[in-house]
Amino acid sequence: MATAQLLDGKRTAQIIREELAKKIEEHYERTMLRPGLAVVLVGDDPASKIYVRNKHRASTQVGMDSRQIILPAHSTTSQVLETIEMLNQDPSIHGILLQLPVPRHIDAQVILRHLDPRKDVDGLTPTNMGRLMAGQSGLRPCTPLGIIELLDRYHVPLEGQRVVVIGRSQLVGRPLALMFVERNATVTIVHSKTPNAWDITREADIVVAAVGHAHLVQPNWIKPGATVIDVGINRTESGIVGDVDFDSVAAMASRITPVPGGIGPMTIAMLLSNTWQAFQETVGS
Ligand SMILES: Nc1nc2c(c(=O)[nH]1)N[C@@H](CN(C=O)c1ccc(C(=O)N[C@@H](CCC(=O)O)C(=O)O)cc1)CN2
Repeated sequence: MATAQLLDGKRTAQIIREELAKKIEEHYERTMLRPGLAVVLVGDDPASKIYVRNKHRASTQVGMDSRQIILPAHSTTSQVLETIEMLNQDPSIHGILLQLPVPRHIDAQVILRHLDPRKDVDGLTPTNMGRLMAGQSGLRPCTPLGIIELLDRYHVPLEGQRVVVIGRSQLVGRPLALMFVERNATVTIVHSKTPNAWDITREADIVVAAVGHAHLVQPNWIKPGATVIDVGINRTESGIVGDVDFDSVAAMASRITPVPGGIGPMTIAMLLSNTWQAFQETVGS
């Protein structure tokens, strides 16, 4: 049985990180300046702690100055806002990220409204979301950006392609749909209230699953030869699995991303790339 080409996010992310490290070193030799990234974590969610540690390691490895700010779970929205305000004013910090999710009593939207859009390396402030909606340039959310970058690096055509995005989250589904539209694809979003979503995904040239439901996408959801992107990270007894039933869908698809080693590493690579962009826009190239 034919099997799909693997779109290797881990390898691609490594290449992007090496490219960035070179640019940062050259810039540093000329200016003695380095991009500074601050990651704010509120509370002690175990997965978030790992992601924040990985972001710290990745940003340090490419030559950025990395700051981790860990606030206790009982912090109030105003206490988190004070931290964001301090980072907004700090000229050595070019990128700020609020690790999500935050504890329930904290209003992430209020915090994002106060984050300087020039330092919003997650692309989640209303200003950067509005720019995306209006088709203007700006910092884009890391996971959707990583998906588009991975498809580009594998020369997967987007223009005129029918794309179905499964999931409508602020972090992935909604911005990703707009980013595919920017690239002249024809886009549909399906979600938990869509009846018979598989009838719609089966029409697509590219299917992106971003719902957080282990093995939701089965071969009968996929047109033979489609490209399948799996954003899901679901922790099960047998380890981390995606939203796509990998083995059976790989037999139908022409290209597929693995979990782990697909979109996750691309998310971190795009955070570094956005920080580099924010740095250049502030200090010049
Ligand atoms: N402020 C943000 N919060 C969150 C984001 C985000 O983009 N911005 N995304 C996710 C978590 N996330 C980054 O923050 C993230 C998740 C997973 C990975 C990753 O590399 N995963 C590995 C496997 C992970 C494991 O072994 O635990 C993989 O897929 O290969 C990177 C980043 C929610 N919060």
